[in-house]
Amino acid sequence: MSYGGFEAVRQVGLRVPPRRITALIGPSGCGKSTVLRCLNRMNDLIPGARVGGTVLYHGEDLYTPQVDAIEVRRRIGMVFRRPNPFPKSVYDNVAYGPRITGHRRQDLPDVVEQALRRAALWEEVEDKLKQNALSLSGGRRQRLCIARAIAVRPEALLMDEPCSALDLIATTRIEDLMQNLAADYTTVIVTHNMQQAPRVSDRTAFFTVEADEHGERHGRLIEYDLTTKVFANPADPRTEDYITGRFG
Ligand SMILES: Nc1ncnc2c1ncn2[C@@H]1O[C@H](COP(=O)(O)OP(=O)(O)OP(=O)(O)O)[C@@H](O)[C@H]1O
Repeated sequence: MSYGGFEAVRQVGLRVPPRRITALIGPSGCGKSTVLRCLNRMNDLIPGARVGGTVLYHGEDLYTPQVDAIEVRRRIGMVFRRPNPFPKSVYDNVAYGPRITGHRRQDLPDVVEQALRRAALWEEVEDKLKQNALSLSGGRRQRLCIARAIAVRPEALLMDEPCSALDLIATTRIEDLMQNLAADYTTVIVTHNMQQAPRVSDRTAFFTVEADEHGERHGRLIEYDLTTKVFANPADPRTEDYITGRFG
């Protein structure tokens, strides 16, 4: 995966299990976010970004020309680091996707309510649906972004450090929600938090960043296994150094 001519991350082979949580961990700049964005063609939106290799989804390479990137992003939703609701009402944030994907107007209230319920937010906002989403607390805003993502009925969710801007209580709620959602949505998260990966994920991929013979630094996947294995008995000393805090 490169930006301009710079190969940011190389040699990545991962099989993401359905309806489980997979965590991508590693030091800053190792390419976690880059790899995450490859999985739903979000990198297409970055000028100069280029993906080599293949990303198979239900056996089909997401990067073949006949694949519609917008449909890919509907089926594989994304939640970002900073809760980024639109400067619109709570209702309109969640209704936005269903509206543009052609839901009937009369069905929207129900679709919005179901998505907010699924994101464990309904009870806190049912009397605030007309309020601007930006007036909500950070944790609620992030759950709103999750509701917005699931309102278009995706099959998978990508979350790029979804708790990094949240306090402990809000983080716990999002982690509980993630685990609950994983029953329905295959989930891949990027996390910097060394406790979060073992708390929430089934599998962990550890990346690091290393200089090549020309001194150019590239991210690469070092180890990918069950989270319990990666944290209790890592196969590679670089993984152990990172998770024990000796590096990164
Ligand atoms: N839009 C971009 N344009 C150019 N280079 C980029 C871009 N995004 C990321 N990179 C580079 O790609 C490499 C991997 O970045 P990436 O953000 O994927 O790493 P990361 O592991 O997610 O880091 P962090 O934890 O700091 O977010 C870095 O060298 C970074 O500078």
